[in-house]
Amino acid sequence: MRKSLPVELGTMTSESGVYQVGAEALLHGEFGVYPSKGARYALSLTPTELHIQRLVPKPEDDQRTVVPLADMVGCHTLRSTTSCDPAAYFSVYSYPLKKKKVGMSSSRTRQRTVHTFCVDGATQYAQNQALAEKWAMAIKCLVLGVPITSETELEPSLLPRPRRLLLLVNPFGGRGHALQYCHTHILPMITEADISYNLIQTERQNHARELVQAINLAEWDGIVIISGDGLLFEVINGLMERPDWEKAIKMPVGILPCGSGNALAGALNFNGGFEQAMGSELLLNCTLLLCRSIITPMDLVSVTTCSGTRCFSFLSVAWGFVSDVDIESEKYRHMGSARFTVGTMVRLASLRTYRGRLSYLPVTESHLHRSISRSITLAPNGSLSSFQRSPLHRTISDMGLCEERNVLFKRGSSILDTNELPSFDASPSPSPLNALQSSSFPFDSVPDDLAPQNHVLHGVGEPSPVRHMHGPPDDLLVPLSQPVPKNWVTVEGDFILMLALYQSHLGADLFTAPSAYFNDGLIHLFFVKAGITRAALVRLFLAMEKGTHFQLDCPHLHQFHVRAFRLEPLTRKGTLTVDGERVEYGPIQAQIHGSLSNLITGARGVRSSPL
Ligand SMILES: Nc1ncnc2c1ncn2[C@@H]1O[C@H](COP(=O)(O)OP(=O)(O)OP(=O)(O)O)[C@@H](O)[C@H]1O
Repeated sequence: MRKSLPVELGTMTSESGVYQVGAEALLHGEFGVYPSKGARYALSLTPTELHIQRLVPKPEDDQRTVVPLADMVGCHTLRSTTSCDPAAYFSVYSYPLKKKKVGMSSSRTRQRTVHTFCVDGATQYAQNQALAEKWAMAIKCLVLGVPITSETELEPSLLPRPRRLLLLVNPFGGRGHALQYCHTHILPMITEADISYNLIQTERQNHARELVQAINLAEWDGIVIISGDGLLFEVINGLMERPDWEKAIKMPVGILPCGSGNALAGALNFNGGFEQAMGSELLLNCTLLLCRSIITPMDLVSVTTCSGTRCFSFLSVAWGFVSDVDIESEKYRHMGSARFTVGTMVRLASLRTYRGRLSYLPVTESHLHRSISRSITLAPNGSLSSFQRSPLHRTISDMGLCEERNVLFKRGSSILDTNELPSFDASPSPSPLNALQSSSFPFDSVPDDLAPQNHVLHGVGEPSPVRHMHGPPDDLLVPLSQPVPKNWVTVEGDFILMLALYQSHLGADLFTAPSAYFNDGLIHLFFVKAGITRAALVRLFLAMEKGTHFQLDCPHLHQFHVRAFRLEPLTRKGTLTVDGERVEYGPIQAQIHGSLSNLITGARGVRSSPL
């Protein structure tokens, strides 16, 4: 029986800080590095870190480099191109957060870092290669959450086969940089994580919806959206339109944020334990999470509009201020996430009230407790099992669709040095809203530019295709033509906004429902009643960035945990959105379906605060 190797307690420098260590070492060894300058290093791998201590020419006093597992995406073994070199090599790929100077100020960015070690203790290449493989396997197991101890026999069978992901890129999402980010950020990282992929550019609205209706589910371990929340809405609804929807909707879905709102990415980032982030930092955090194979069940909400059209929503239903800003700010799309700040200011300048009747089914105390325990106990179960499927036989190109498969970044044949990722603008959303001060003002009436919508919007000039939506029955709802059940609560009056949210974030920097969790079984229903001042509304949205808006004790803001709701707008004109997409205006109702789908979260996460 092998003994556990203790790592000495001491101070170590990591790429992002100083650590005290004292954990069990899984592996220990002494290696050279590449490129070689004669230096030798002692390596210790613990369940959470790789410790690197220089030995020769001289140990650096009490200073070791620590690469946290949380920053690693993978490890590859390499062979020298010089045939007489018996050494084997392994490269550890990590993306630590580093400070970066931008003009006078500094920002944080993840920087690709490669540590390449030379295994040269034996005279035969085969022996050196076996040791390099052992290290690579241990690191991959840790990254993928495969449990190992210092006594585990490290064999290839420990690792699941590489995942196969279908990547759907909307080249026009957000500021239109999604393809560029694929090439500079996403594909290099997922290649290092041994994920194989097919990448398809969406060519029009609803293209993604049609694609996922036609795919062979057995060929994929997950569908990942490289765009904003709107494209994921299409994918989820495309899966629900399949005759085999019950199986299809269990296909893990993921998102790499290249849109403008990026609400789900904000929730994933928060769940992953990262600080609130935007732009490239958010994208790299989410890609890092994608490299881990943890999935978590996710609730979906079935939404029925006045024509009887049913769709499935993973994020929100909005009416009033929020949906107005979302739709009206489309014209500022080139600004990225700043479009919402500008849209908010414009809408604040002529704030509207909407008359309506909001009814909801409150969550009972017992259901609330069930929801909390379910969300905590189910989250860790999303493990590797769903990624262990039969091999792919066919690629998307066989289906006559455009494909770019691993052609952009071919790695593994050469030894790589530390590189820095090219940076791109982080689309900060400054808050010029601070400048607005007002205590009272007259509300504008609803203008004519918001014409009533009589159909679900499918895009300008595009005929509405006939769709057949499946899904579980809405057992909590009665038809819109009938009054709501007696155990529902109804509020009638003038509203500034109504928002039904089921994720923690409404945008990457809008921490609107801090207690929400992917499968908490709850709709977090918010509304703001008329009478609130502009200044108070501004304060609410500013506080929302940190999730402290409830601490303001605003008497106009109300929140309830519900399982179903119905909204009957009594104002003739207005905008309703589902997951940020405009839907027909009129009475609308919805109910939650707990854990209906699966989301690639990459982290087990814990609820940040009690409900
Ligand atoms: N090639 C394309 N051309 C035009 N529209 C497209 C194309 N591909 C997808 N779309 C549509 O673009 C819409 C917006 O995309 P998406 O929501 O992903 O980005 P976004 O609106 O910038 O981000 P967010 O939803 O986070 O604000 C979606 O409804 C999708 O159907």
